[in-house]
Amino acid sequence: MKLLRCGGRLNCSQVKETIRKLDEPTVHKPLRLVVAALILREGTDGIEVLVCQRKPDQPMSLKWEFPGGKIEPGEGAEDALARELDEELGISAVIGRRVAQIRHKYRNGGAIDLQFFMVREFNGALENRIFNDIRWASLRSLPDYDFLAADLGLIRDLSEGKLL
Ligand SMILES: Nc1nc2c([nH]c(=O)n2[C@@H]2O[C@H](COP(=O)(O)OP(=O)(O)OP(=O)(O)O)[C@@H](O)[C@H]2O)c(=O)[nH]1
Repeated sequence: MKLLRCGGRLNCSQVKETIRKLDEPTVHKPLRLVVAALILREGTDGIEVLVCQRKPDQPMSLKWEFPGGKIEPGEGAEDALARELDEELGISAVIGRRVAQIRHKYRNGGAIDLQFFMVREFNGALENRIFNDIRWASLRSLPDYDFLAADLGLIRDLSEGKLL
């Protein structure tokens, strides 16, 4: 019995290639637009920034990150960040200038576009509403925290005094 005839416009090697490609699952995850804040204050050891630890039951559990989250459809970056800071920390923040933008692809295939803004002023008392822990960290001490992979370049620049 003939299973495959190599006629028409495709030759046998092209047919094999076509079949192999169809077998592979191709998952296209949309690019996630994320905003995060560098909330700054003057500490005893120079400038300090607020760092937040993810909960044990979250993906990438116990990693450190900066407060923030995804931009919702139709929302501006600054508005999204002000909303997230209110939800996560109970503060009304004055969103300052954008200091960095990073594109990162996580190993699970998800890609994020991450924008970081400075926050030097806010109203309200800081309250940890969703994190495992929050801390004021001096810029020099940032490499001691186990940060999310997408943040590592920024952490290096901040700790070396290159960004602020
Ligand atoms: N807020 C924040 N998110 C970050 C940082 N670095 C980084 O890779 N991210 C990623 O950006 C996404 C932020 O989304 P989110 O805060 O709304 O939601 P989430 O952690 O519950 O994740 P999920 O909704 O994708 O499961 C997460 O996937 C998070 O891992 C960071 O410094 N701050």
